[in-house]
Amino acid sequence: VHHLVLPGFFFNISKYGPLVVVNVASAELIEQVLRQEGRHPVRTEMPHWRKYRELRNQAQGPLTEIGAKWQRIRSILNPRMLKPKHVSSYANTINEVVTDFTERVAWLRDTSGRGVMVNDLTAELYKFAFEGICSVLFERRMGCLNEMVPEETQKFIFSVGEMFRLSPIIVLFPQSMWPYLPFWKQFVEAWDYLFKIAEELVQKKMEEIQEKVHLQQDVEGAYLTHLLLSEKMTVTEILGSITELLLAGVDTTSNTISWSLYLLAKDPEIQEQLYQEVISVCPGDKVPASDDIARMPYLKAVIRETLRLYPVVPGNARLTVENEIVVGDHLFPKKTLFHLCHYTVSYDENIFPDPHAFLPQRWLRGTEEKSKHPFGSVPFGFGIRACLGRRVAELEMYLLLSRLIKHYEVRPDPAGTTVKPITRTLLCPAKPINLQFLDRRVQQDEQRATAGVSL
Ligand code: HEM
Repeated sequence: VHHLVLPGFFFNISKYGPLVVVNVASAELIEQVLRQEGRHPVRTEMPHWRKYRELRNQAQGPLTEIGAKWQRIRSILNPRMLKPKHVSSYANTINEVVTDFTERVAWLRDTSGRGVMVNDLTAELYKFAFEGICSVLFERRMGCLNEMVPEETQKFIFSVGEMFRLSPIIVLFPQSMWPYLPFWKQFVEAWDYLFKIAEELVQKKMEEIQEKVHLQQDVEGAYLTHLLLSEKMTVTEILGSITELLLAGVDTTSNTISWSLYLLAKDPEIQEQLYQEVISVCPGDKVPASDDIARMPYLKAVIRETLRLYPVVPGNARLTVENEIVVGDHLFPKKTLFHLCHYTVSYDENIFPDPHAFLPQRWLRGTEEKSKHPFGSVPFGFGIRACLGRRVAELEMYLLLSRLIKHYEVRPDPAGTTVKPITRTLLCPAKPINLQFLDRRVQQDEQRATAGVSL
């Protein structure tokens, strides 16, 4: 939908199946909508996700819940997902997954990339993001980065993909038809599998905790342990939320890292600048920890600029439930669905001069242009309904990107370099991103050897 609106045409109305949508495409108007969002903002109704949960007596999570119930869930889930001191405690867990990914890159190059290429990077990064978020949420490794991915994990990943593939098809039909659609049956099966595995993981964690309590050992853990111990949610509620966190946290992160690497491969100067920052903060074999990341402003700027150019959530919705709202000169009634066209606005040259250029320095402190509107690029949304996983996603992206760039020089695919984005709910690469990964140590050794010969 976001492609329908060009900067300068501030809003228009379009239809998507039974839905009437008001597309909003200027930073000022987006700000206006978001500032009137009330105490319980709603994105869309997500009737198909809600329906599954009603069918199986499962609880809604932060993505699907609405009103006061939504607020209660967020107040329980927020602290351990968004407070910096808690989020930084996940760095070691994520770094272990990063180590495995770096090794997997080496293995992929050697086994299927003639020593340099990694093909379909996004698919590989999907496995990284899946493993990363599971390691935080369930405090368990799933084996996504192993040479042989366990069958259960493979089916789990497949079910997530199926659920997303079927979702936009199902909402095009009226609810009364769903029980008769073959897609609906597949959709329910995919969700059933997701809940089954999530339930097993939660069950195992509860047994572990009970065992430790029995042995009078300290119970330490990350997200799930905390939720279970706090007893603020029932196990059913925890499951409802944790499955949604997992779904929201995989494609988003993996697509963004893919785009970052793609952009860095095309721009050796920016890549070199990033490399210099990483090795000056973390020389030798030092692995970046969260306080090192705090000293890498350029790394953050690279990710920030990537999210401006490729906002994985290219458009975001707001359904006004509680009140009428004013946008521009118009008064819109209750129950109007707004589509906030973030992608379009991110390329507004009045806000971001030379909008198509990859310029991380736009985001460095002290170089901000006065004209930069705060709603020009809001990749994680805004306000109380904004992304719950933002801090964890950033930590994952910072740790992975810094270590990959420290270890490897990335270069474009010699067979062709242009990959365009396409909207598949999220903004995804339209074709596989293949990149060369050159081991910096090997390169440096070779340079030293050549220098030795010439001496
Ligand atoms: C680069 C990575 C990510 C991006 C760009 C992103 C972006 C977004 C955006 C734009 C929204 C809608 C916000 C709004 O309506 O104002 C959102 C919601 C959400 N995100 Fe993320 N996200 C990312 C990663 C994650 C991760 C890793 C998780 C889970 C750990 C996550 C969990 C959620 C949840 C649960 C919501 C719904 C919040 C609610 O409705 O209360 N996201 N995200």
